[in-house]
Amino acid sequence: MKNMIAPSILNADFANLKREVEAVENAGVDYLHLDVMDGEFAPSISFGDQVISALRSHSHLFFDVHLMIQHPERYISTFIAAGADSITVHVEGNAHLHRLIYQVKSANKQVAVALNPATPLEVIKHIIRDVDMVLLMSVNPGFGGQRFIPEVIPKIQELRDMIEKSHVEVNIEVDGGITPETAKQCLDAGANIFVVGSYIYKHRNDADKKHAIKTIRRAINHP
Ligand SMILES: O=C(CO)[C@@H](O)[C@H](O)COP(=O)(O)O
Ligand SMILES: [Fe+2]
Repeated sequence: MKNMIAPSILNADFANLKREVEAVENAGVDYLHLDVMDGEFAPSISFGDQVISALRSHSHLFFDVHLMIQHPERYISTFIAAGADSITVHVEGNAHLHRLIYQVKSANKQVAVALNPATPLEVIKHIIRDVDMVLLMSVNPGFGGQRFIPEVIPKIQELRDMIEKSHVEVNIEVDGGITPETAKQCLDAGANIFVVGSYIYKHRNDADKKHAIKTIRRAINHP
């Protein structure tokens, strides 16, 4: 499966979001990772559908929307209308995960499930054939710039095994604390989509952002 970088705008300059997205799009990435947090499921509030909708008209990137909210079922259609190409819902606290997955699929959008660092893979065993991607959190939800939790590495390997045994094609996205070093470790374990926030957006200068993307790309394309 294709290896991809998905810049997360969580640590971007929110006063210049249009330009911040252009900077990574011009650097040749395919995905844009949009972290929606409600201050309940995750301990901070980020942005919602209006921001995504405003960016949609300025970007051709694949919008990978990561919902860290309570009651995601109430907002699926809102985020699809705002321009999401893929919706990721957390398994934690979702009693009707299967229904939620099919809510997204029935709108012909890609669907993913996310697991926090402490959540075991067991919970997705019976829906692995229904999703396009599994997002493994390598930090606890809430903030950019946190430190990578290395216990996710064996979890990625375990997930890759589960996917292979199920004979399906499912992307593994890893999210949190990604640098060239941790990206390479995750790649070797079986991940193929890499969310990268602060490693790119800690730079204010576009050339430096482009260089950061190039460095990650080199780490994931050269074994
Ligand atoms: O979902 C989240 C945080 O909850 C992530 O998408 C982070 O925003 C990634 O940022 P870095 O850890 O790469 O700075
Ligand atoms: Fe995220």
